[in-house]
Amino acid sequence: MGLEEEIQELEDEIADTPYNKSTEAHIGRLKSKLAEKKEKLEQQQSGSGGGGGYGVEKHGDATVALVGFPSVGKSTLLNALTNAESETGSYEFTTLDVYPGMLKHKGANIQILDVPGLIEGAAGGRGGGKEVLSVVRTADLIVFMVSVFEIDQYDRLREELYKNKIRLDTEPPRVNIRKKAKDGLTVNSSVDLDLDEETVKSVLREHGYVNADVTIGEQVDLDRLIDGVMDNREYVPSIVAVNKADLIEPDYLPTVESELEERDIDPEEAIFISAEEEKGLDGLTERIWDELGLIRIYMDKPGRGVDYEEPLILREGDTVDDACRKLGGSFDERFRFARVTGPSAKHDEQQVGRDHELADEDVLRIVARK
Ligand SMILES: Nc1nc2c(ncn2[C@@H]2O[C@H](COP(=O)(O)OP(=O)(O)OP(=O)(O)O)[C@@H](O)[C@H]2O)c(=O)[nH]1
Repeated sequence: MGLEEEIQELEDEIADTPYNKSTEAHIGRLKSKLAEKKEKLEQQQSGSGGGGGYGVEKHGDATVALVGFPSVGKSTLLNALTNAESETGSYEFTTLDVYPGMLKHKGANIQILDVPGLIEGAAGGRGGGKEVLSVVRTADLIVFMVSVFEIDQYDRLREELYKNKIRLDTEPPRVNIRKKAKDGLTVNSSVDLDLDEETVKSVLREHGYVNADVTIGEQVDLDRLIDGVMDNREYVPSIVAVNKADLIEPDYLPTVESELEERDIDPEEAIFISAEEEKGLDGLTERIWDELGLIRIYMDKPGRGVDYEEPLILREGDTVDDACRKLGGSFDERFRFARVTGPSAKHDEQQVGRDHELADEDVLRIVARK
């Protein structure tokens, strides 16, 4: 029996087995087997197709993947938001069906990738689908683009990404596995787990663990437990842009809103745009900025004053140390202390060390050894 048939059999058996306490461990084993076999199949497929990193280079301060069905208006949006047309040629995406553009906002360079081949090619690795997915996996944010008349496409898009190990709008599961030399499997949990200990152990055994301490820090179901054990899923935030809003009459809007609500998308959170008429694009850009969690740091350079034009772009939570690293050069070794003025500082010119957490629109001066 080939791998594909084995996968099909496992999927059938999982679908046919009712889920309850007495079948839980069994289903856990089946799902684990399934996950391992899918992994193997994928390795075989990428092995024959060259595989590897596909040479997709990240440019700019952050990367956003634009994901949607054909003809929803992705390229129209990309052209409206970015300098795509003028710079397309300078990127190394030759064999890939991916079109990059650079969105400049608040001094940051945000790379936007139009990945048109996702739906046509992705299932089962046909054409460039797998390669396109590897691009989506490395994005910092996914923008789902649907048209006002086809909100249901959202389901297919999410499903396609899920199948390809992309987990949306969620943090990695708090499952920690520490291998040891002997004494079998031990399960520790800081919450009162719904899953039986025996189920957790059978899942682990199925993934090849014989001796290990497992710590679980949240209420996980089987799928999330397996995600935690497999440890090769990408966790990416997403937003929804509803395009062609220019085409709807006001009395159709409630229909669109209820279609969104059916899919757990708050209509207030979805961004209605018209790529063609360039409406709603400022709102979309602002949301992209917020979701990426970028912050602007204005560097105060000795003798040159504060540079408000080209801020250093960092992430929320980043520290002075991260700033030094991004600045490059020899700042790292020569660092003595820094002075910060702005939202993260207690007072102007506060003297801080490397571990000081910066905030949007801080002014930072690094004092370095000669
Ligand atoms: N009315 C209206 N038409 C739009 C809008 N955005 C795009 N279109 C039209 O929809 C069609 C498809 O737009 P594209 O930008 O080529 O769509 P795409 O998603 O890039 O499609 P593929 O290239 O097939 O992947 C074009 O005829 C656009 O002019 C919009 O906001 N409103």
